[in-house]
Amino acid sequence: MEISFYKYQGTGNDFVMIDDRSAAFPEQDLKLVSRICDRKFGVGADGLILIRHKEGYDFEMVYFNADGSQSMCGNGARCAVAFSRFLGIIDESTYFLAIDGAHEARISEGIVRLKMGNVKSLTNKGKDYFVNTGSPHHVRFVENVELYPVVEEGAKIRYGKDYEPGGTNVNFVSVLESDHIFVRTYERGVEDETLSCGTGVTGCALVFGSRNELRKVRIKTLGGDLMVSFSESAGGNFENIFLIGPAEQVFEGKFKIDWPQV
Ligand SMILES: N[C@H](CCC[C@H](N)C(=O)O)C(=O)O
Repeated sequence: MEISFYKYQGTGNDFVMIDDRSAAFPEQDLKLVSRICDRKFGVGADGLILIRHKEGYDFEMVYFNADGSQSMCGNGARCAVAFSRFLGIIDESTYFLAIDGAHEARISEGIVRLKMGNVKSLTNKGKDYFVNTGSPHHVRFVENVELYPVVEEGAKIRYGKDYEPGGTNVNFVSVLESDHIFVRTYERGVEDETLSCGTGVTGCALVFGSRNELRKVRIKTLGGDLMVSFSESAGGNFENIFLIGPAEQVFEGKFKIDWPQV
């Protein structure tokens, strides 16, 4: 049996995208999900996204990390909007469902403006921070993040006692300019550094913006540039959070589903 897929990337975070409005994909088969995301034995991706029908929404995105676990994915959501536009499901604006709830988004000339869920608060973790932007994120400010041992230090925090049993994503941030940060992320469920992490840069932008009375933050990642804008209420709640950046279709293909199990 063959299944058609498209490959998308959002600032280097890459995804296998499947038009699964027929609900034919065996989503319980997490071995299959991991195999498809495997960069040697499969297509290769940070995650896999199914586009499904959902009453009351333009579509539902079902996101899987490369290890088959599920969470909210900001870059993946931006790619899901671009893919849905490509499929003709939407035009320039959309209202869709993800694991953390409903999202609005607009797409124009390949740039997606995604409304993230509201964020209740930031939590201090010693000199670091924790924030949940639809996925859990630990945030540490460091000097010269381009030289930082992201995978080694990220794995320690991700698997640390503090975050048992579910773990967390881990972001390391350096300040480039008064409104511009450089973020590198160790991603839970990929179990490696990714070239960017949408929910991660959103969390970092909220922490940095709140500390510096900003409402718009530019973010450099290894995979490209993103922007986050937001409003902060007196009680420290964050609303009107937008993650803005490109999403690109890079190729299409078919994979055979009757692979021998390794
Ligand atoms: N690895 C994350 C989900 C994907 C996050 C990232 N790819 C993004 O763009 O938000 C987690 O399991 O919490």
